[in-house]
Amino acid sequence: MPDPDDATLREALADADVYRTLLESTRAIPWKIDWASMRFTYIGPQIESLLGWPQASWSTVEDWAARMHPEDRERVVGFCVAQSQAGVDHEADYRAMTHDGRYVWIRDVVHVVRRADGAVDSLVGFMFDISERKKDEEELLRLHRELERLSMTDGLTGIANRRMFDTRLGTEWKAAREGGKPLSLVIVDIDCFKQYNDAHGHVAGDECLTRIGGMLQELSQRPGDVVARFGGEEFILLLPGADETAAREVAEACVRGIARLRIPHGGPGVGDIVTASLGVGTARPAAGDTARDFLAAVDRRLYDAKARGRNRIEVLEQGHRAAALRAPRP
Ligand SMILES: Nc1nc2c(ncn2[C@@H]2O[C@H](COP(=O)(O)OP(=O)(O)OP(=O)(O)O)[C@@H](O)[C@H]2O)c(=O)[nH]1
Repeated sequence: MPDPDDATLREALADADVYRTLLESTRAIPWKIDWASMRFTYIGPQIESLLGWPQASWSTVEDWAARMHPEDRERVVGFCVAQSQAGVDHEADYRAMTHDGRYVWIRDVVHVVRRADGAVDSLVGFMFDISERKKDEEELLRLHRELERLSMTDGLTGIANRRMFDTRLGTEWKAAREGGKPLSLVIVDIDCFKQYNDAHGHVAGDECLTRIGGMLQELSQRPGDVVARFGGEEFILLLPGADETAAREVAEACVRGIARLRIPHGGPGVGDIVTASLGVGTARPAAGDTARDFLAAVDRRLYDAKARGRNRIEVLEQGHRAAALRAPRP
């Protein structure tokens, strides 16, 4: 008669073999760490084909931490230790270093095993190679950023578009009001651009806009400034922190910059080279003032510059600001 204990043992061993075979044939890498000694009591042999480090070289949690990207180490080790101490199952993504110095994105899924008295006995888990997923995520993020950039960029000139300007004006208006700082606008509108298109063609018109947009962009030196295409042949400069003097200087630099480009215009009733009319204004926003009214007031100054013969700068007078903010466009 066979001993029933022998049979049970044989069965258990056969089961253990089955489990081990199963564990070692998955793409996920199983491991176990004894909590008291912080040593690996098991790690699947697949680790060697994934990271290149021999199975036997994984002795302690220090080996695990040392083979992690330095930028991930503190965050991941701190998180995993805290979660394990609290007895909470968790997962962490990090870059594991391969034997030949490359990095592989790993997701470690950790289960905390407790003893009957509730104390932590060991940690068991699986390491998953998530490099492909990370690559997809990074590509998605890159595309998202690119889309965001494109949605804020003018397709023709490559400078900021109206949407970007509107967004930044809102933010800067609020900051100026809260910080008690000035904020200036310079609107630049090319003179007689319809005639330019008529005389030189639309493609040359596009080229002219691109050159002027690029020049204005180069002219803006301060990091907070925004140079945007405001409409067809209109550009706008948002100058946070700039007072009346600074705004006027920027406007004069715009005029000089356009003259320096010496883009031939010509034709009946227009000058030899392309010029622009500018509206300039400075606000020190108070409660109740709106960016929209300020923008409209500066736009009215631009309208005045056109009405007074073009190729000139008209400035929103400080003393008349309140009235000007409320005046309708002529
Ligand atoms: N080439 C080109 N032309 C554009 C573009 N956007 C707007 N325009 C042209 O810009 C011209 C603007 O004409 P108007 O608004 O009459 O202004 P203007 O001829 O510049 O006259 P003033 O502003 O009064 O000096 C129109 O002919 C538009 O077709 C563009 O992207 N490319």
